[in-house]
Amino acid sequence: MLRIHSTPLLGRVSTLLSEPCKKICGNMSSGYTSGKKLRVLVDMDGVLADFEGGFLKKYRSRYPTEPYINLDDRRGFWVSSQYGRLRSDLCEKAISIWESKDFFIDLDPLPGGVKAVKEMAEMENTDVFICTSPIKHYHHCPHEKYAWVEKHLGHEFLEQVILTRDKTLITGDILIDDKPDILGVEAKPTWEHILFTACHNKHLTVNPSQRRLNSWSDDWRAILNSKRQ
Ligand SMILES: O=c1ccn([C@@H]2O[C@H](COP(=O)(O)O)[C@@H](O)[C@H]2O)c(=O)[nH]1
Ligand SMILES: [Mg+2]
Repeated sequence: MLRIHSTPLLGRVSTLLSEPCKKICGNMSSGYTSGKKLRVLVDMDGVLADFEGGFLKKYRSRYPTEPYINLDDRRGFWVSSQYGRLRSDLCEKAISIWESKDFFIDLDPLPGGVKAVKEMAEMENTDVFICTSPIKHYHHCPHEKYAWVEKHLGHEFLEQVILTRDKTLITGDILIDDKPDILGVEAKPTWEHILFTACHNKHLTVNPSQRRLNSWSDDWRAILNSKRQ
């Protein structure tokens, strides 16, 4: 294994490395030595990828005679719970949709998200990571989440993907996420949770100290700047 001990050596070694290796070494040198970079964690489903829209389209196509919930009537993060309240067997039918092959890769990007993340990644003193929770039915989801990132953000962005079921363990300054309650083993995560508005959370009255990003047309740059020292 190639060990890199200092930045000057890193510069020389870097000239001998292939492009992907240079990118990795670039991240190592900037991330570990400056300590000043803003670290932004961006969720995927409901923030970059249209999980709710993709779900409804596939659910209605697979179960055309079953009742469904319009996006305007969605309440609560868990789609399966609301379908289960509509009729108990619909919970499993809902789950069958996102457990199917091609569900995650087929999700459309939400307006402005890909452009915003690409711009963020180009900003000085800013590291951006895609922080997303895979479902436990792992046959398709983890693979397709990587494939989605490659398709919409590019191959180099695969370096920035974090798959975790517990986002409280990940350190960062900001987490942009549509889930209202992000809980895990770490009681005091390092990040500030910016609630990304989605059909299921837009009616929620949240704690006044919690900031929202209403869409990618909203001023995400101001939110990032507010966290810079
Ligand atoms: O009813 C539901 C709705 C969504 N999911 C899954 O939860 C995760 C959400 O991931 P985030 O990183 O918080 O966006 C996603 O994998 C959905 O498929 C669910 O299990 N049940
Ligand atoms: Mg989400």
